[in-house]
Amino acid sequence: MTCDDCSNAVLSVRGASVRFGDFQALRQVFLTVSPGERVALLGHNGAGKTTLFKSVLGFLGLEGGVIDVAGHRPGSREARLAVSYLPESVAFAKTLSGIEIMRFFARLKGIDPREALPLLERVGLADAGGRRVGAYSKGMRQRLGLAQALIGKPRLLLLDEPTSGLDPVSRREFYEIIDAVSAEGTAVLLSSHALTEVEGRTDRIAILSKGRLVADGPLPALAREARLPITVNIKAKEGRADSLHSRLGGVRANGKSVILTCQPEAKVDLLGQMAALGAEIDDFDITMPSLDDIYRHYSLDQEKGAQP
Ligand SMILES: Nc1ncnc2c1ncn2[C@@H]1O[C@H](COP(=O)(O)OP(=O)(O)OP(=O)(O)O)[C@@H](O)[C@H]1O
Repeated sequence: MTCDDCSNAVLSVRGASVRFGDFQALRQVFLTVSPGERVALLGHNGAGKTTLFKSVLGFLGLEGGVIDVAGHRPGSREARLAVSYLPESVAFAKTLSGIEIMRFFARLKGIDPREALPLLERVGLADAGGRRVGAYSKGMRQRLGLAQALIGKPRLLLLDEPTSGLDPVSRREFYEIIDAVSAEGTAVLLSSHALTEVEGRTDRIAILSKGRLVADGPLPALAREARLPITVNIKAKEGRADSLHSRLGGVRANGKSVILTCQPEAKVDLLGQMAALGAEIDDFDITMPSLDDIYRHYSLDQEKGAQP
């Protein structure tokens, strides 16, 4: 990937490599995130998502490549002011209240605590702000974590699997807050294991596999590029399955059906052939590649061709 739009990017990762001893955790990763953009970083366990976050935060040094956060080196004062991080397992002092936690983090960031407290309302914790965090549910702790990350209006928000362990309603509400924050111009990079969860909630998908960035683009473009086959399940009229099978090919199933697969661009031709055999067909279903198929294609299949 080139970096034509890096000048506008809040996050610009160019050829970043990270090594732990003999282990190569990131391999020449290129990634940009622009203001207001929501990018999902997907990958299996150990793919390198947290390593990339830690590199952006300046906690890890690079073996090679360059990272800029709002035009500054990770870990510099300017970069630290521009970026906020919500770790996967957020832990707060259980005896403190939500309000006390927010005051504490505001002071750490050099922000007037009074500016931070309205964020509790933004994440739906206004009524619970005076309660001990030890009595919060997992969803409430995640919301508090997000409120803490939003202190000081960061230009870049890094969220490491922010919705793991949340129920579907809490997830939806969490993403609604992310939507609102990104609409105000904050760039969001969030990691997840699930393509289905981030579909429709992010503008771009980036997939890491064994430290390599193997896909980066809007989901429809990735689906097109993957060229995964479409499956057509044709139910034959009584006694016509053999005839359909011999003329269309494919695989016989349960005595009555013929299953065909074709590339997306061959779909119209196949439908034409089926129309000519309409008298022998009782019904049919077309199944497009699922989101999980697309994710598997990039995260697993491309590994096979990768260099060790
Ligand atoms: N400090 C470290 N020393 C040695 N190896 C490490 C260190 N930190 C991470 N790794 C290794 O680097 C690889 C990437 O780890 P990382 O935590 O970035 O993965 P991840 O994609 O965030 O995984 P998960 O989804 O499980 O959180 C893993 O194989 C991990 O064991």
